[in-house]
Amino acid sequence: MCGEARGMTTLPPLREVIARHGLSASKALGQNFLFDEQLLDRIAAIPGALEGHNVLEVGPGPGGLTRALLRAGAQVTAIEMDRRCLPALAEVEQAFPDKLKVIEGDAMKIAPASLFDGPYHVVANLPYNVGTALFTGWLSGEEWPPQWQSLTLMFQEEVARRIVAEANTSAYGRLAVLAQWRSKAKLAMKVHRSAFTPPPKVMSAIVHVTPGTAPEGVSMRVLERVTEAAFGQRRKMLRQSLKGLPGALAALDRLGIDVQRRAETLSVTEFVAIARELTP
Ligand SMILES: C[S@@+](CC[C@H](N)C(=O)[O-])C[C@H]1O[C@@H](n2cnc3c(N)ncnc32)[C@H](O)[C@@H]1O
Repeated sequence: MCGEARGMTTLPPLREVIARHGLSASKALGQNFLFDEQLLDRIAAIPGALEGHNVLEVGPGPGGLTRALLRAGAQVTAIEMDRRCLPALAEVEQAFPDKLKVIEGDAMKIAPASLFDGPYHVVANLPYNVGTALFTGWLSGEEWPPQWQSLTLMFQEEVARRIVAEANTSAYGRLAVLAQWRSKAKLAMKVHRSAFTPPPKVMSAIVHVTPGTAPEGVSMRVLERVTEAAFGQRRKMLRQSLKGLPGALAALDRLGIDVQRRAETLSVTEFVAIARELTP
């Protein structure tokens, strides 16, 4: 089906929109645009059926992914800080009446809870630094399960691999533990650098995260302190890296975890067990 048939008017191709609105990609804003509609439809399908679901899109730019989300039937709220993109997004709004709300602003300063009454999915193709900061924020919330139902986020492939990494690999670290201790994180799709305009220097990959069950009796802050200490000196034995954390070595002893092991050999479950021992 021609997606925009859902809307009232037909939208022009994205390249034409970019040219007409003079949207040259801004390096400072980390702009690398996607134009391939089939690829965009595949990305919009990652969260599952979106018909009638709320979606928060961060960084819509000229609206390629936004269109795909709308074609999938989502109710989209999009936050974009580059006001040059707003006229192009207004055209998308017109083509999909009452389906798209665009908010001009910095996603780092807007609490998503203020935008939705109920659950929502997050989909974003963001600059690396902003994406990682928002991602860790969404994963670190006190409320669990969180209000978001899934996160579908584009990262540099190297960062995506760190998020889904397993123990005993060089990519495994704090990000993997944070993403996996009460969520399921998987690599949903690799995206070749040539798919973007302009192409970034490195390959990208999309990570899909859904909330799982939070282990009982574990404080997020304590878990963070344990992983920070352990991976802060990842080449050192736990005896050394955790010695500054009160009670940690005794906790390892109680759990039967050898103090000669290094951080990257501990499974997420073992980190959770240590954090539980140290949670007041
Ligand atoms: C990599 S581009 C992706 C554009 C579009 N989603 C696509 O896939 O073609 C990132 C977009 O995020 C926007 N952006 C960057 N930082 C932002 C922030 N802090 N808040 C909201 N949008 C931001 C940029 O202006 C840009 O439009």
